[in-house]
Amino acid sequence: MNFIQQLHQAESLNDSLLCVGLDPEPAKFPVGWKGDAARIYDFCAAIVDATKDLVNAFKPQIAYFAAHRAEEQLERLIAHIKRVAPAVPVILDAKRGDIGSTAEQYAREAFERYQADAVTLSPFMGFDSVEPYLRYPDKGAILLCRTSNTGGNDWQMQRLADVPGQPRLFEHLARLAETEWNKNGQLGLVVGATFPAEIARVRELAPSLPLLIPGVGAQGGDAEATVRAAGRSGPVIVNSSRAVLYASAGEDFAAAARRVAQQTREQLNRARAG
Ligand SMILES: O=C(O)c1cc(=O)[nH]c(=O)n1[C@@H]1O[C@H](COP(=O)(O)O)[C@@H](O)[C@H]1O
Repeated sequence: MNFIQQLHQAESLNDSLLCVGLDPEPAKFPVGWKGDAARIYDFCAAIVDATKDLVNAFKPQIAYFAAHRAEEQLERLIAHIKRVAPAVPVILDAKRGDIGSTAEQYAREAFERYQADAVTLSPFMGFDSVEPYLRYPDKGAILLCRTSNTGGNDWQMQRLADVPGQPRLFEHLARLAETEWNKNGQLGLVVGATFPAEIARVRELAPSLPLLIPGVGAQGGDAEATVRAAGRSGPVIVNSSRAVLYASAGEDFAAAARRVAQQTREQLNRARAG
């Protein structure tokens, strides 16, 4: 089963558009584990166990593990997800982007070492920096397109004078990802929930692609506007990390995470139905 099929399966099994982002910060762990990087696996596994029937994907952010020398805990965590939630795809958020020979190593890291089902990539270095990931036919490659941060304006909103119609950079990328770059149907796009108008524009240009939409919850993106803008022509993955992970700093953190995940899933489903 490839990444797109996995997404469809998890969305219908769990009736969910919600992806829980796994961005562990030991300083925010519950009392008893606070500040203890050796608990990264335990913390994230508890979140996974509490939300695995509510999500269409999990998205671990590699920096939160690597910063604490916790790559081995990330390997164990992904293996845990595969064991307890085999239908839920894992998107490794690594935002890699480098020349082909180095990209081969990054692809190997994401798909062979960590066994991720998809990876986030920066497309800034062009198609030859993306191509090595596409040699893994069942895996997904999700390209940054219109990111949730304000600095995204610096590049992504600029117009390309040399391209017919002078599209903005993010529009040009969305069109390429839907068409000539998408050799085997493995590509997806990242579009921030903080910019619903651009989500709608990306959906227009890339009707079939999975859209990974971070920015609801802690970044204040509008969950309902996001789902309406993303439409129903392709898969939608709405990520929330901190709002779920740190819903409570007490011993009830996993139950609190479940409550927030449940509320967010329902909010997204209402918007989809409405
Ligand atoms: O690729 C991403 O996941 C991503 C892209 C983007 O434009 N904005 C963005 O916030 N992210 C990631 O999505 C997560 C958002 O976390 P919260 O703001 O805590 O929900 C973080 O892991 C970010 O690195």
